[in-house]
Amino acid sequence: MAISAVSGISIGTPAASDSSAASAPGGVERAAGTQPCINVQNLELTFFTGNGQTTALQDINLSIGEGEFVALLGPTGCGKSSMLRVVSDLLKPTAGTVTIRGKPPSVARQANDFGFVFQEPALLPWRTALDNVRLPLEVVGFPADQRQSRCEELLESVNLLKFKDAYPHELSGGMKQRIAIIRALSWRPSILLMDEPFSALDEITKGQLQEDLLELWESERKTVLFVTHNISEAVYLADRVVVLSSHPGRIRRILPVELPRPRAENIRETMEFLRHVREAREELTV
Ligand SMILES: Nc1ncnc2c1ncn2[C@@H]1O[C@H](COP(=O)(O)OP(=O)(O)OP(=O)(O)O)[C@@H](O)[C@H]1O
Repeated sequence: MAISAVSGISIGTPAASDSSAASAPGGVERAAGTQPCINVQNLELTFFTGNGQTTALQDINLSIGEGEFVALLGPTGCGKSSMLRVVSDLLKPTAGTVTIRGKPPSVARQANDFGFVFQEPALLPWRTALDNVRLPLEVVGFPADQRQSRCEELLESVNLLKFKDAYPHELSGGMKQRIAIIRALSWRPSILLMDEPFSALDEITKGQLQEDLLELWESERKTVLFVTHNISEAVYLADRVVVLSSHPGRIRRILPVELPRPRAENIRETMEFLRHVREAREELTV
């Protein structure tokens, strides 16, 4: 299904907190010292179809701090994508509430607060790399005299400025996904929603893009909700990993990732990293 990340244009295809950072099974948590940005309370989502009904999400309670990087980790069909769609106002919950800075998600969507990145970069083939990044700026009415410099700054940040005039068919899969990421950041939305953005890439490219993403996040400090089924990716990127179980999707555990930032590739070889991976894996395989 094509969805609109910016009103009127399709640029992607998807598809009460305490202040503790301690891990707990299924609790409402957010990182200490941060303002709440996304708040999910008692969320339930049921799909009603001709063949019956499927409860995709149940008893979801989660508070995500401003500028926090949270990974949603779980097996296929556990409701990760559905959760992104509820948060971004593309689906209405069957029960419970979702608020963005205290207001309904529709308010944030209308204010273009959400940037989306999906598994497929979905670039427009007739537009150059730069013009693909520029597209949402045109749609949201970003100041015309700043569009070129904003696009060039973003292309430079992922080492693609020299490819600004290339068309998508002239770019590799990793390059296209980099363009999709900076396109989602171009108009400076405050929340970035990412649905398995690297799952179609080879291991080396995936690692490079994860590093790029962390660098961009360090400099732009968006609130990020990142869907993945890759444990190592979740631990490497996130401040907290929300482990979901399936049928229906429930929060099994919220794991704080106590690894220093900025993180670099070699952190994956540390005992601490491996310990986090093991803990997350144990939750997934219970
Ligand atoms: N539009 C829909 N109509 C009916 N059922 C749906 C719809 N969308 C999702 N579902 C069901 O809801 C459940 C959760 O789906 P969802 O796509 O959110 O899971 P996911 O964790 O993102 O899966 P994956 O990792 O495979 O992408 C699944 O059982 C799915 O079949």
